[in-house]
Amino acid sequence: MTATATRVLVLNSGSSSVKYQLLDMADGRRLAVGLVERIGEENSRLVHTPLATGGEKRETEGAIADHETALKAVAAELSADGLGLDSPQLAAIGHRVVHGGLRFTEPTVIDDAVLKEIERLVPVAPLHNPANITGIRTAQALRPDLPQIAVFDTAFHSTMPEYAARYAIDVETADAHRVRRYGFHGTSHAYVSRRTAALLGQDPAEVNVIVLHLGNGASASAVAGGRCVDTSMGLTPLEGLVMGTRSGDIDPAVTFHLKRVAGMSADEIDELLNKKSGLLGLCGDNDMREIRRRIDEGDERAALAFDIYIHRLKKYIGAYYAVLGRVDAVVFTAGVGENAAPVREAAVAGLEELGLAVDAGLNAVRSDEPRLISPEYARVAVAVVPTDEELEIAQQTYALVSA
Ligand SMILES: Nc1ncnc2c1ncn2[C@@H]1O[C@H](COP(=O)(O)OP(=O)(O)O)[C@@H](O)[C@H]1O
Ligand SMILES: CC(=O)OP(=O)(O)O
Ligand SMILES: [Mg+2]
Repeated sequence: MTATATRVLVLNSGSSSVKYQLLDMADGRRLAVGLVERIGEENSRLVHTPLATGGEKRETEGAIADHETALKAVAAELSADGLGLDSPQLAAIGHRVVHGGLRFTEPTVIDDAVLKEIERLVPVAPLHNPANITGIRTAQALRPDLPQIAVFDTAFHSTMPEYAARYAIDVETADAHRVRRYGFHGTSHAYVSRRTAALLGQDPAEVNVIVLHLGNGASASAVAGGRCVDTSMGLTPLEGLVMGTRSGDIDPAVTFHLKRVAGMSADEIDELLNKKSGLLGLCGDNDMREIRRRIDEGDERAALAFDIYIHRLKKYIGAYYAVLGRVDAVVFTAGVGENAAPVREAAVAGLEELGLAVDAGLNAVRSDEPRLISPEYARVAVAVVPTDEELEIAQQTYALVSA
């Protein structure tokens, strides 16, 4: 790293999207931000904003077949503004990696052995680790000289106590196959719980928070004094809340039932639960905006899907309230949590006895800033705190390479 190399590029490769940010860590400035979505479909879209040059947001529509093509398109957009990957000011590239298993609980410099381990974990993050690996390989090919750092979704949850991390199954079988609860979205849960403490004007070590990360994938976590003590995702990002296309919690016997009675294979059941379930399976749409629009038009299937989503969410709020004993804040984040006021209102409705309430006026405000939405009299704060996984990854990446 040269003395002038203070920039970090962050790649957050999801199952069908890539989010990215280029930051200058010397002054914290965001130089470029962007998103490629609907990768693999006909109507992919790249949105790129070159903040450094004050340039306008640029949108490109058209099929982007895979993650490698997407990343090359991102590199070309950055180059067009003189912010290309060939820049000597680039210190490192930080990658979100979803599953780090038991081995990775800290940001890690990626070498062949690390990449091999991330590959070994593909069966327990089938929608995510392959995309992360493509991101790493493509970035390595473009800048083989630069440090590439992996920041793991599972890392923040590694502090979960054993009684929260273990499934109640035979210990030998579980240990032989590393079957346990790992938890995901950890970078977001860490960032948002810390940011919530700041919003309350308190030390993170003093604050107990329930974080509801509601994106396409969704998870809840109970954070006590800055440490995760429980989270809703498990061995894989399938457990827990109802999600865009994932079922979340079900009786495990549903899987053998479908195998024995419906003759489905393990792969077919995997695909059913990960890609054809959740809101999509319940009503045909996985986007909360579309579901709300249908509900407003009187669509009963969309209304039932919404009710199932909220019922599960409310159960986790109650469960984590009990786990924490004392709760200072319940905080909503990610695409649904930050934008869908009806979800926030419904999730907290009826929980007044727990000290939880939402102020309708505050809840209706649209903003990119962290904010309280609970009335002043409420014992527990309810907040909306936009997540910034890319900033958190950039900070952890830069801390490692500049140490
Ligand atoms: N204005 C909005 N109102 C309601 N829901 C929204 C809005 N904007 C985005 N969403 C929801 O957020 C989801 C995407 O969230 P995001 O956190 O970006 O997910 P991911 O990182 O898993 O791709 C969309 O699928 C949609 O359901
Ligand atoms: C782990 C996970 O579910 O991630 P995402 O929400 O990006 O799909
Ligand atoms: Mg996400």
